[in-house]
Amino acid sequence: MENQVFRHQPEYWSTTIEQSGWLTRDENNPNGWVFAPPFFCPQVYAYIHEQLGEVRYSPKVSARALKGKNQTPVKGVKNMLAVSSAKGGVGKSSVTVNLATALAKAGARVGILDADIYGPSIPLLLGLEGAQPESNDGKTMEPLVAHNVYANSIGFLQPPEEAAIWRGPMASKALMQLLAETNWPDLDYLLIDMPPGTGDIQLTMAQQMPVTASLVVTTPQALSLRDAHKGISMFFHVDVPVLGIIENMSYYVCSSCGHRHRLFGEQGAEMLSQATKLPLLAKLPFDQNVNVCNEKGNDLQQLDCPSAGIYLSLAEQLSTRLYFNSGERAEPIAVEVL
Ligand SMILES: Nc1ncnc2c1ncn2[C@@H]1O[C@H](COP(=O)(O)OP(=O)(O)OP(=O)(O)O)[C@@H](O)[C@H]1O
Repeated sequence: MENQVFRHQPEYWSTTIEQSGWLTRDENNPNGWVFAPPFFCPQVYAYIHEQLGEVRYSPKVSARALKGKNQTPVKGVKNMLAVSSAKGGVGKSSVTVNLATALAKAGARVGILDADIYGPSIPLLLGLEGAQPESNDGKTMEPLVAHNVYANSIGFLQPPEEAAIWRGPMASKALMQLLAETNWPDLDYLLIDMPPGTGDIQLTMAQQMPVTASLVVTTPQALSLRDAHKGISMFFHVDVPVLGIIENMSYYVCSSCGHRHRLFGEQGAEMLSQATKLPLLAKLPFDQNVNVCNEKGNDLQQLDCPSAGIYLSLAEQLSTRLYFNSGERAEPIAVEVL
C-alpha cells in the first residue's frame, strides 16, 4: 500500500487517534507514524479528513479475512456472520438485509445466504421474488444480485407457498449444499439469515458452517429476551463468538410530537447485555420506512431516514468489532507528519 501523507494537526493524532491504538509512532522515523486502521469504511476517512483538514488522498483499506473457529472457509468469502434470533418474527431477516445494504453502501462486498429454510424471506426483501439462480456448468449456481448484495436462498428454488418440510439432518445438508454450491464472488462479508430457534437444526448449522461470528436480534419483550439469551448460550456452546445484541422495534417515534414511545418495554436489551456481558450494538426503531422497503424489496439506504443512518453506523461498528475481536492487525500504512 502507498504511503499516506497528512498535513495538519499532528497533536490531534497523538491525543485522540493514538489512544485508540490505531496510530503508533514509527520507531525508525522521528516524524513518522504507522496507522493500522480496522476500517474499510470511507466514512471514517471523511471524518479524519474533517478533523485534520487537508489530506492529500484518501487511503483505501480492505476488510481482512478473520479467523473462524469452525471448518474450512468457503471459497471467496472472507467473513461469515450468522444473524440469528431465538424467536420468529423479531425482524431477523429485515436486519440481515438492511445491514447488508448498509455494509455495501459503506464499501464492502456483501452476500446473504438465506438459511431460514422454513420461511425464506430474503427473495421478497431484496425484491427478487420469482427470480431463479442460473447455472453455467450444471453443477453450481450463480447468486442473484440486488442493491449490490449477492444472495442465494432456498426460496429461489421452491415456490414461496411450499414451506420446506425437511427434518433436521436433511435441512442442514440442503443448507450446506446451498452454501457450497453457490459461486460466491469475492466477499468481505457473507451474512447468514439463520432459521429462528435454538433446536438441533440451528445447532448443527452453527457447528457445520465456517462462521466467523454471530449477531443476535431481539425485541424488547420479556419473552423474546429470554429466548435471545438461549440463542446466545447456543453460540457459546458451539464456540462461535457473539459480536453483540441488536434490539429491533425498540421504540416508535411519534410523527406529530416526536416523542419516543417504548411499545414493548424498556431496558430489556440493556439487561440482557449486562447479563451476558455482550454489547448492545443498536436499538432500531419501529419504522414504517423499514416495513415499506421490506415489502417492496427496496433499499433502505436510498432513503434519507434515521433508520438508514443507524444501520450505517451499525455496519461500521460491526466491522470494527470484528477486527478487534479477532486480535489481528490490519495492514499498516506509514504516515509522515510534515
Ligand atoms: N424495525 C422495523 N420497523 C417496522 N417493521 C419492521 C421492523 N423490523 C421488521 N419489521 C417487519 O416485521 C415483519 C417481520 O420481520 P422479519 O421477516 O424480518 O422477521 P424474522 O425474525 O426474520 O421472521 P421469521 O423468524 O419468521 O423469519 C416484517 O413484516 C418486517 O417488514
